[in-house]
Amino acid sequence: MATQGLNFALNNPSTFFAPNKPPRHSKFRIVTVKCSAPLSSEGAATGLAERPWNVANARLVLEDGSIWRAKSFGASGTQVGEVVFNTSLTGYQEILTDPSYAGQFVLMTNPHIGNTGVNFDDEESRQCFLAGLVIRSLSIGTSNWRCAETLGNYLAERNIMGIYDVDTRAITRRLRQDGSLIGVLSTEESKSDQELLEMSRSWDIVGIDLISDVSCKEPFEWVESTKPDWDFNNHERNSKTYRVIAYDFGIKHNILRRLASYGCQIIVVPSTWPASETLKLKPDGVLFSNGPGDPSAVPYAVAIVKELLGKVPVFGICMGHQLLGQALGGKTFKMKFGHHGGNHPVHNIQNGRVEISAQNHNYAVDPATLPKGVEVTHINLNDGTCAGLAYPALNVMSLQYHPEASPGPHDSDCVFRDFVELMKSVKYRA
Ligand SMILES: NC(=O)CC[C@H](N)C(=O)O
Repeated sequence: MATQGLNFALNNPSTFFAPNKPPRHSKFRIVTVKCSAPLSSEGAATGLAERPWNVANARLVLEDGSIWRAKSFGASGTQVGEVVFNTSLTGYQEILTDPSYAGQFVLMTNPHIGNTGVNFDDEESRQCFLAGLVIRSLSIGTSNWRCAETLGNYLAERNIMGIYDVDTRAITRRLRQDGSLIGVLSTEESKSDQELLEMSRSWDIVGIDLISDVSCKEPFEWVESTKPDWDFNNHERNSKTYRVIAYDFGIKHNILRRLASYGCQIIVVPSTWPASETLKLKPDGVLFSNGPGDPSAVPYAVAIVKELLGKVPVFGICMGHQLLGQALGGKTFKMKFGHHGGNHPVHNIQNGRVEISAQNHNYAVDPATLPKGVEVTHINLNDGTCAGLAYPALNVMSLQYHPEASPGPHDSDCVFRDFVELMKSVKYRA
């Protein structure tokens, strides 16, 4: 199909975006972000309208020189980040709390955001790590039985900037055409457009270790599984328990909940946890999680993965998949604008089925660089990029996308069962 051809050309390693830019600072840095006075929370839980709120002007200045005027909500200040667009229709709270978005502004292509507020159950991590939220229209009220707070208050309390009343369609088209762009979001009138432009051109997300800012600092045990009311996949679970060590490169809680639902006993460890310490814990399997930023910027994580290869069954998700790709000898590359959304078709080569998946990544493994024996098990049907790997000789499996996706889709959830089966086959191998 024509669109597939276009997407393939756009995200293919040989055509990836490599603009001619001046050298940048190589440090991830929040410039200044101040929390604006929290909006009134009265009425949030009852779904009453919140307007009129304090409206402040904001500017999003992109590194290509374009300036987008908007209204501010959440925190005020000045913040730099990479702008990515997400095509999911639902799940903005899970997106806001996905640590893989650290250093990025998420622009939602769904024009109407905030109508269900936020709740206590849908958090994917302990805080919001993203740089900010860009939306077309902020809902004037909230209406959901689980709503505990408005989106505006939630962002303000977490010191995260948001803007609305901006042409998100036009920005998305620009990103599709030119590739991901760095931008600076500011509510500070005292800063000139030129200053903000220079700020955007002197920062880059490539080559920075963003994982160490989001990973836990100490190991901990995880026991919570998916609540029975929400568990859509109630097929027979394994009666045996398998011990999984989960490397936290920015892990989403739903990965842990799904593993727990499949009967795993889980210990979460920091990104720098030595492989030798992991082996001392006698795991049946190791999970390498999702996480923010450039997989080439974290050689220490690749070294840990490498050390564990062949010693224990391993499963990588997103960043974990990319680190596995590198540890196996392959290379990763930056895509033009990546995949962010809940509607990506993936060809599961192992069973011939097409799975609709949630995705969030800007990098991919280049299959041409992988050694013999490594199998590409899944392919993104939009652009032909590698979406999953296996190396049976070393008990390795990985996915570039999110089988744990909440709110979904759930087509790939059974991969957790596959991981359990892999651990079982190794443990009870004659
Ligand atoms: N969700 C993730 O783990 C993202 C992986 C990596 N940061 C990327 O953008 O490709």
